Amino acid sequence: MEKLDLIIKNGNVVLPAGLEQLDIGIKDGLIHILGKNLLNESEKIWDATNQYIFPGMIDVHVHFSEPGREHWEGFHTGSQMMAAGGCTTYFDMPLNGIPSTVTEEALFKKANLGNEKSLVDFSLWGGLVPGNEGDLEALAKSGVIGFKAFLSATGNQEFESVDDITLLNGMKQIAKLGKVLALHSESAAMTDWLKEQKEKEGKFTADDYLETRPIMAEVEAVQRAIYYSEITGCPLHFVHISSAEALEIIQQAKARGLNITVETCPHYLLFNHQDLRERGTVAKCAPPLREKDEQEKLINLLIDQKFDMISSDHSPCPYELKDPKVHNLFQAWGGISGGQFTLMSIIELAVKHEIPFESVAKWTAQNPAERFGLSDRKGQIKEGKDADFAIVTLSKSFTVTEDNFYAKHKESLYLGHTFPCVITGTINRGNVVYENGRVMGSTPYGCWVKPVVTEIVSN
Ligand SMILES: NC(=O)N[C@H]1NC(=O)NC1=O
Ligand SMILES: [Zn+2]
Ligand SMILES: [Zn+2]
Repeated sequence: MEKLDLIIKNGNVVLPAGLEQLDIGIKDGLIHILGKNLLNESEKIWDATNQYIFPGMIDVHVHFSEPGREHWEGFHTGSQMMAAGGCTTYFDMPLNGIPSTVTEEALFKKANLGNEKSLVDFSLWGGLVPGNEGDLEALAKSGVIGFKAFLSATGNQEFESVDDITLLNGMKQIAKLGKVLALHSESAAMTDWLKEQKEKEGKFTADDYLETRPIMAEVEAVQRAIYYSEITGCPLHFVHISSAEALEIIQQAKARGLNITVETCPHYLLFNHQDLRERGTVAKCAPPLREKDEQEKLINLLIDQKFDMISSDHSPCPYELKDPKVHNLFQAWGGISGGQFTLMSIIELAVKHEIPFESVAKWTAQNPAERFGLSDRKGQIKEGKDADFAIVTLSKSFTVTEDNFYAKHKESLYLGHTFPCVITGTINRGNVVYENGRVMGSTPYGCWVKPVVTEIVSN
């Protein structure tokens, strides 16, 4: 019998078909064997009795802002935070760093930094912006996980939103390149115009902010993108969908056979507009947190399996940019800092609403891996796959404090929130990167992970 590097013993393993009490034998970074009462010799044994072993989370949506704005987050702190949250692969967005990831050169620069500094694995998005249509093919061939574009203003000048013609041209090319286009979908015309009205009136309260980004702005942008997908054949992924109505038209498009997936984020499920009213800028994001009735609708849609995946949209900034003494709610940076809490948030909802844990694993690992071309290696606990795990106990709770939140900046909407579970360990390709409250921060175990090569369709 072969000697193993690690055996995780007696855990409740979250498999696609449900929970099974199994031992997991790990060798050379891979899941070598799954079975009951493994008797192999092993360097290390991890007793996971009464704990749950989830596939390592794949978070398809974070902003680490490096290079150029690593004072906002960065690969080092960002990846430690993800490890503490049970995430073993994150996809870094092409914006908030300088330069944006809109050329092959910028992609390689970012990949090198990630390889030097990241504690867990990562993939990189490329951007679609006005003027980089000539860069898309090189980005695709060099291994971006997909492309991202904004239909409304991004909040930083280094990444322009797309006009409709850029979008159509980009979508046609991205379809040929066999990639997916992720879209931040809010109408630029509506949000810009409504914001200007409020600025003219000098109205900057939480309610005013919400009024500048109505559900209609999301619905209009989603609907338009769906029409464009139909014309161009471009696969779409709708990021951070915040309304039932937008989700409804996405469902209809999927039912017509369009190649579309959709995510939401835990902040739209755990919080609502009242948090913006009470707590101000830490709760500012776009699309905004909705009213409580919409939050409830979204939770029900999650329970009904209408979302394909859950991502954090971790979009942090230095405190000054959210300081209410310096910036009003309209000027403050929009983004929620909470990349550590996605898996725990969904487990909280699962416990509360009796959602099976295999659904949690599907939303946080399997579907992201399948959608973006990583399922040969990641996304499921299965022999031969990467040994990526989040080990979770339900017999303790976790209250977020500045001390146990590993992001670079500690202000967060999640401070003070109590989850009914604790991540007791995170394992990335067989390496223990987080164990009982301690991040193994000194070794950058993480690698840039590229999707399997998709065939490029020529015409
Ligand atoms: N640029 C950026 O990170 N924007 C993100 N923040 C947010 O709240 N929504 C976003 O799209
Ligand atoms: Zn966005
Ligand atoms: Zn984002």
